[in-house]
Amino acid sequence: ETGQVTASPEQNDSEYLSPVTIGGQPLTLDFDTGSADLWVFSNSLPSSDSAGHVTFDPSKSSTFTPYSGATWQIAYGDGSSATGSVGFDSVTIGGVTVAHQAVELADNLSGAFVQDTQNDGLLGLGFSTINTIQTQRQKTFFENIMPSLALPVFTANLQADASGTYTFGAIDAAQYSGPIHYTAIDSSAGFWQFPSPSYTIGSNGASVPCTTCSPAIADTGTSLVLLDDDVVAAYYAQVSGASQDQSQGGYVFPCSASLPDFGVAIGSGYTAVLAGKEILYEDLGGGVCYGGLQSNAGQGVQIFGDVLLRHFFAVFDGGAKRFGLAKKA
Ligand SMILES: N[C@H]1[C@H](O)[C@@H](Sc2ccccc2)[C@@H]2OC[C@H]1O2
Repeated sequence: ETGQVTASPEQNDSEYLSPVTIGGQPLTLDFDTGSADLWVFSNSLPSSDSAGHVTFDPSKSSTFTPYSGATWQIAYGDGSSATGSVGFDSVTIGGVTVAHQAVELADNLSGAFVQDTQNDGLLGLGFSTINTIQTQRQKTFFENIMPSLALPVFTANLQADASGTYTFGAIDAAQYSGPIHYTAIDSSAGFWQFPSPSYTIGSNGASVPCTTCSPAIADTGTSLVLLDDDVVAAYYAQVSGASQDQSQGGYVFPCSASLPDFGVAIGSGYTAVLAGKEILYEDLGGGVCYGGLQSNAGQGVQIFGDVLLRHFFAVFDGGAKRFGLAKKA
C-alpha cells in the first residue's frame, strides 16, 4: 500500500504540518525525522495550554486502549519539552493505517508548543532507539507500517512557502527529476545520519574538505541548517556586513547583502547546493535579515533542516538504510 499527505508550511517555513487521523479524530501534526515519539495535545492538558489547539480525547475514541503505567518525557534540540501518558490507537495517514500505534498524550508542555497553535503534536519519523516511552520504548508509525508498504520508504517533498507532500510506500517519479543521490545512513543514534565531509561556498565554489566536520542528520522538524562553528563562520566571512547578533541568536546581515551559494556534502558522492538567496531566512526589519545557516552550538552533529530540504526531493529509505536527495520535478 501507499499513502500521501500534504505538508503545509507555517510562517517562514519554520515547520510543516500534516493531517493525521487518530481514533477517528483529525489532528494536524509536525512530521519530524529528528525524533521518534508520536505525541498529541490531549484533553488532559490545562485549558491554558491547549487553547487554540485541536486536542485528542481518548474517551471519544472507540479504539483507544490505555498503556497503563507507561510514561514519556522528551527534550528537543531547541530546548522544547513535553511529557505525559501513553495509549494505543488506530493512526491513519493518507489512507494508510497502523491499527495499534503507540500514541503519547501530552499532559505537560513547554511554551514553544503552547504558542504554536497550528501544531497539535509531533509525529516522529526517526528511529525508535530514541523513543522516550518508559519502561518499554515503542515503534514509530513508519516502523510499524513499513512491512505493509509497497516500498519500505517515505519521501518528503517540502516546498518554499507552499504546500508540499509526504509520501509513504512509493518514490513518486512525478515529484523529482534526474538521479536520486543516496548515502548510507547510520541509525545508531536514532537519526537519519550520514557523513558530510566537505562544503562549497560561492557559485562554482571549490569543494573544501572538512574531515573534522561533524556528521549530519536530515531533520524535517528543524527550520534551519545548523552547522559546525568553523563552517558557518567561513560562510558569513563571505557576506559583507554579516555579524553574530546575540539578541537575535545568530548570524544577521544587511538584507541587501550579496549572498554566495552554499553546498554541503551528502555523504561522499554528492554536494547539495543552495542558491545564495535561499540563505536569507527572515527579514527582521530595519534592513536586517536573519540567516538560514546558523551554528549548531557545538552539538557534534550538523542539522540539515527545512532551509535545505525544501529545495530538494528527499528519500528516507528504511529498507536499505539510506537517505537520498534529488532535484524537484
Ligand atoms: N527535530 C526538531 C523538533 O521537531 C523540534 S520540536 C518543536 C518545538 C517547537 C515547535 C515545533 C516543534 C525542535 O527543534 C529542533 C528539533 O527539536
